Amino acid sequence: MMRRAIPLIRSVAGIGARPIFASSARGPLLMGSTTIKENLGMSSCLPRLQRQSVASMVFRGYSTGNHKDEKPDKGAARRDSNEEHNNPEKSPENPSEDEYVTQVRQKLAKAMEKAKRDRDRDGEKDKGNKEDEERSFSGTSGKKKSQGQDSIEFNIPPMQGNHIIIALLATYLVYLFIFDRPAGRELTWQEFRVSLLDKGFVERLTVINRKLVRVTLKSNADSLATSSTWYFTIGSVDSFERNLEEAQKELKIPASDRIPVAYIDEGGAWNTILALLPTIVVVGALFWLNRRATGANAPGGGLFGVGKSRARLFNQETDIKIKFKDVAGMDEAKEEIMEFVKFLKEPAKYERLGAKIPRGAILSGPPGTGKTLLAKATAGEAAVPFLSVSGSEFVEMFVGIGASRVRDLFKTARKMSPCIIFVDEIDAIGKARGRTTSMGANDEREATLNQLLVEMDGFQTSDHVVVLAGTNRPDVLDSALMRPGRFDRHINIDLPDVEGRKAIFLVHLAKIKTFLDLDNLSGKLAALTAGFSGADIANCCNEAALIAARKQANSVEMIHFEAAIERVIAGIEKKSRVLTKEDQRTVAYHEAGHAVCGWFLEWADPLLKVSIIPRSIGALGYAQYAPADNMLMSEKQLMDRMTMTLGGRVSEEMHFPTVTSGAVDDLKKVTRMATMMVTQWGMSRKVGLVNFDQSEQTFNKPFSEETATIIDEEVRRIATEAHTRCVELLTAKRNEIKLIAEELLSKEVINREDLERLLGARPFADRNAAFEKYVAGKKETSPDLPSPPPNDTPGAEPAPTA
Ligand SMILES: Nc1ncnc2c1ncn2[C@@H]1O[C@H](COP(=O)(O)OP(=O)(O)OP(=O)(O)O)[C@@H](O)[C@H]1O
Repeated sequence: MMRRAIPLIRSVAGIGARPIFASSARGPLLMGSTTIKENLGMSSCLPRLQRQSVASMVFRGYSTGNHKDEKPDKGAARRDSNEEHNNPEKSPENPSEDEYVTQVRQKLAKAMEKAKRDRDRDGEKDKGNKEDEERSFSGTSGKKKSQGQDSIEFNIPPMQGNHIIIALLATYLVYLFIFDRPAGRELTWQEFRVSLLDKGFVERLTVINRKLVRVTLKSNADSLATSSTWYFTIGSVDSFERNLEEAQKELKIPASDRIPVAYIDEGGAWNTILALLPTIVVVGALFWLNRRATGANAPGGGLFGVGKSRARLFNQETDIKIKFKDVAGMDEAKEEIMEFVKFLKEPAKYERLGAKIPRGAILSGPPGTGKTLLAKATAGEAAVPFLSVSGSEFVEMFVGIGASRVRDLFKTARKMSPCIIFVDEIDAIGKARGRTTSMGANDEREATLNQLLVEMDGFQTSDHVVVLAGTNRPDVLDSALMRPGRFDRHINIDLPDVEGRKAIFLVHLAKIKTFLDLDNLSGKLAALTAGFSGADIANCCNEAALIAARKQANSVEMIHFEAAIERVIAGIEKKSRVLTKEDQRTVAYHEAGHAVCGWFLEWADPLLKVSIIPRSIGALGYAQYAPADNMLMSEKQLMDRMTMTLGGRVSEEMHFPTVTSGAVDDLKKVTRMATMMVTQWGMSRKVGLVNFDQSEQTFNKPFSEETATIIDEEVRRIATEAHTRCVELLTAKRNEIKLIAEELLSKEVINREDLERLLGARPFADRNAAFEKYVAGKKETSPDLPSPPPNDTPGAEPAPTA
């Protein structure tokens, strides 16, 4: 073979033009770690030496120092070297250069000796340990590494759960930092070329896993070189093949003698496992956490307890003292819900006859009407546990948590059976699916709703769990919730009428200290609080007691209740807000305008009080009416109400050179009423008998552009008509306005008696039976019987329509 035939010195000379020191300088090739630095230092202090000769000396030095089968010429070289070392003053022909070379040789010899000693010591150690592999791992810093390895102790504690994950991660890191190194010593490409390839030492190359090349040397290679396994890293197989090809061309190696290259994959299965290890660890960790979160034995509701239901448990023995007698009014609702109570008390009575009890009921109605109270009273009557949860507590950022909480809630309820679950504000999760327009945000809500539907289907009537749900928006609920077998019953709880309010007042007045006749008091208060919910009434009674206490009263009087009602309606008085004289006059004339309209318009609500004391809700003055609990509003009533609402603005127009922004709320009300008349109640002949439902937020209007224009015109027409009527009325009653306004400026608040004194008796009957009975102190009159209108007031004329 051509390579073998190349003498050592020639092969070194053959690379004379190549920067071998440059390559040596980047990394020690065939030397132990201690020799590296010495050689590096040496290279820099040998500027005048032929590089190839130094290289040859390095190789020669190694070869003589380590090979047992020394060749005669190499042995001679070592003897020379030793001789030179022992006789430094032996002078060559060119003393300075020779001396220099001698020094270098001495240094070299020392380095080689040291390297030999290191190697021998390593070898003995390794033999003792029977761990040949480890010696190879140590590479150029073998000594340090083998020392380090001696001291490594793996103290593995008993593993469980997260310990296993930590151990797997640690294993992987160890693999990355230690075991992902092949056995042997590493070279650079240049080092490989200069020291092995160019010298013809290379027998064959093995590309391992497409990133490492293991070098197999010929038997004739330098003994130092053959004493270890060499490898170098490649960027890519292509560039390696290209470089090798070029190098062999340069070395003029014929095609038939080219170095064979083999390609293998080593440690396939193990490598694959290790490569997949991070993924396995992460997936495993997630799986483990998930099991903890959702598993049957999940502690505390799973991961951080997020999947646990937040329902509050009220126990009948401790918390639920509420009975049906505490829930005033709503007799029909109580009757309907009584069926659930009877079932929970005596289920056998129903089951014996094959009757299935309804699974649940939806209680709908405005806020504060007593839905929760009714549900609690049901639990109190049936003497069963009551689990109360709000629909919004199911809604979370992450999909699945809500569903998990629903599951948990029903699981708990079944354990406590018989029991009542009450889901307040069920519209938070029960909205019709696909109805809202927000993208992606519905997944969690829908998943929760689906789970609720599944749970309600899933439990048997024998579970004796009843689900009650409260909502203010039954119209937006998913129809699947309302079908028989789920929420079978729909119980509507409306704002209480006057009798309902009276009953609720009686319930709450029972806790208040007052010497007034409760029946009369509750009736009077009920008449004054049209539109109040049960919660408002409870608040009003409490406020009255607070006001009485503040005023150091012994018992709560009517005056305290009136103040409390005013406070609930308009907020607290803001005496600190001082108006200028001019502003006060404007407010007084504005309110006087409303008052006169309310007094002289037939269909207007009874006027109770007028005030120009600023209130915390932002009003600078207000007029209080006592509207009847009307189920229906006639066109005439609507027109009179709009006329009365515009009374303030018209009075400003009449008495001041300019109008103010004080009518903003009035204008809003008028616009809303007029729009409802046109688009909802079919009270515009031009638009016709149509109803455009705009209750839901939709992007598209349910009418054409042309209809929109007509609607705008009609709304404006109605508002203008109301304004015209108001101007006519107030122009005729200019003096009355002045009387009221001046009284207001002097007293700040005037009541119904003051109004009667200033304006005379109201020319129309108050169309509020309860008001007449309890407040006005008159005999009950039928609201259906209108009194004959006097001819001199515009309010007497029928309201004009389109
Ligand atoms: N019919 C009633 N009889 C007695 N008190 C009532 C009645 N309705 C409401 N209340 C009072 O109002 C309070 C609030 O009522 P509740 O919470 O039941 O209203 P809700 O309809 O559930 O309100 P929301 O829709 O805002 O949840 C009750 O605690 C009670 O004091």
